[in-house]
Amino acid sequence: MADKPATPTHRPQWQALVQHKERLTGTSMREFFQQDPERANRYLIDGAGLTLDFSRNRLTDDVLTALTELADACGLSQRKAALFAGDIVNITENRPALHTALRQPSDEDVRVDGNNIITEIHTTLARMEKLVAAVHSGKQAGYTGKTFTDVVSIGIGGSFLGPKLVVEALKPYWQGNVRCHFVANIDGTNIAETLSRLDPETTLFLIQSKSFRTQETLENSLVARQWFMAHGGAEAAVASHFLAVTTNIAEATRFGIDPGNIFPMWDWVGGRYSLWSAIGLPIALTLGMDHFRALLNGAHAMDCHFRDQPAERNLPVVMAMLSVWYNNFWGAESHAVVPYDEYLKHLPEHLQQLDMESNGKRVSQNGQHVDYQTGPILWGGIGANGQHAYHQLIHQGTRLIPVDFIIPLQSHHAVAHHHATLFANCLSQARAMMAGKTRAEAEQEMLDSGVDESTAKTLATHKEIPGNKPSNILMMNRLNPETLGALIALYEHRTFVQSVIWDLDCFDQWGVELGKQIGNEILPRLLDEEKTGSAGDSATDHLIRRFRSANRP
Ligand SMILES: O=P(O)(O)OC[C@H]1O[C@H](O)[C@H](O)[C@@H](O)[C@@H]1O
Repeated sequence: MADKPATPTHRPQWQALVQHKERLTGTSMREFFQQDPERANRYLIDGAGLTLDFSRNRLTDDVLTALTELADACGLSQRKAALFAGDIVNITENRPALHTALRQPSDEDVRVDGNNIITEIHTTLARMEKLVAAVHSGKQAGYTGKTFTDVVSIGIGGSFLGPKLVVEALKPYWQGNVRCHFVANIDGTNIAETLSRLDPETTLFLIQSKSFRTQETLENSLVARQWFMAHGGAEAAVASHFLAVTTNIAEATRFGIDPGNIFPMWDWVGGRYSLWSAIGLPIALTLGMDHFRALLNGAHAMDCHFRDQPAERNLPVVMAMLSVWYNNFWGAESHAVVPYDEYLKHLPEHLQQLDMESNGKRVSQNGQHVDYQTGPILWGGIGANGQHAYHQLIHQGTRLIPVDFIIPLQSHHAVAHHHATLFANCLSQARAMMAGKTRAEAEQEMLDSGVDESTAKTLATHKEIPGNKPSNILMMNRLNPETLGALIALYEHRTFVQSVIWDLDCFDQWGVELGKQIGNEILPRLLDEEKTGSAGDSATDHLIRRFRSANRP
């Protein structure tokens, strides 16, 4: 029997893609469109309320087939089934990763250690619903009887980015009079600025921490409690103004949270996949529970699409495979996400954590160092703003940067012509990246506008745009709770599929821990002049001395 290939690069399917890349080098997407009038229709997938146009890629049917064959050979079907079934997919922490269960209907059955977790999930949703109704109606009020008007969500990383994205993205769906503020950073400016605008009598605090051990969150929570008490809130009132979402009930109780005010989290949900759990309380409190449930439904629709559709018609699979194609076969080092929607301005930040924390790994599942690139750098920002900044590098720089454009077909505003103009800008960028401008075209344009021949020749090299730059366009009719849920779930599954090809555990994050550990060793040296001994190296020691002398009274 032949040995199992040790790494993905040794698989024949990988080698076939190396050949495909060689064959496609020198061809252009312009030619693909000229040769195949049906290309735009064929490279279009609908699913869960989203549409992906992936026609502007260095892609042929043969390459698409070869990519799906690679996914198949890497065991995508089996890994997908294991994910949904609650098998141990986070191998270094010996846990399942069941964010998909958080959005399943109440009649489903998903077992962890023999217990059907769907029951717990829906009991928690019902508790959230009760809280939201009580806060909105004023039944649950502040210590002086005034209705809550503000929620301060204190959390960082996965306990912050997802909820913040959704709250801001769904502003047209806000219900009730509760406004949510997010405090994440240990930079005191974050909490000081937030609290300075608030009234303790009408402010509810949510401490969001899966572990209840995260330094930034705990220190900010202490400041919030001190501020609350210094501004009139009695110790006894802390119970009605502070809620927590955590797996660590003992620590939350020790902090002073009333056990009745603690909402559960589970260790089978990764932080960056947790907005669908009670970590989503800022969303539910700002948008109302119906909209929160609609968000879950949208994500569930994407889960079903991902679970059931064949690879070449599967949105997350196709997007993941295109990413692998550019990352591993064309040398792309980064990937840009550019939403043409002001409401989605926080999407790139959320996806950065999702993708880079998940696939920023260098050993395979069995602990071998990999001999191929893994997760690319994910970055981005809203269009059209980026067009006047970094798009230049995408158009004419030396690097290959695949782009995901995201745009709703309809807007929520009625500002005349703006949405059409925005859409035109998005399409123009995708077309300019794909088609570019040849040197001859650049020259002719200048000659037509009266520039003399010699100047036109000289400038043509500068004005030539290479084109053949890949992009996807993801669309939805309107950005609403369902389509946003589907969009976020799409990127979660895209991240997972990439990890399957790269043979990574995408659910742990050991690298993050080292910085935390060293930070805890440095802090006492900054605070205590008496603390002698090196922090480890002369450069760190030198800056510790500088900080101390700058902060001496
Ligand atoms: O929710 P917490 O336990 O406070 O963790 C907050 C964050 O901490 C770390 O930075 C992890 O890398 C993140 O994945 C996590 O979301």
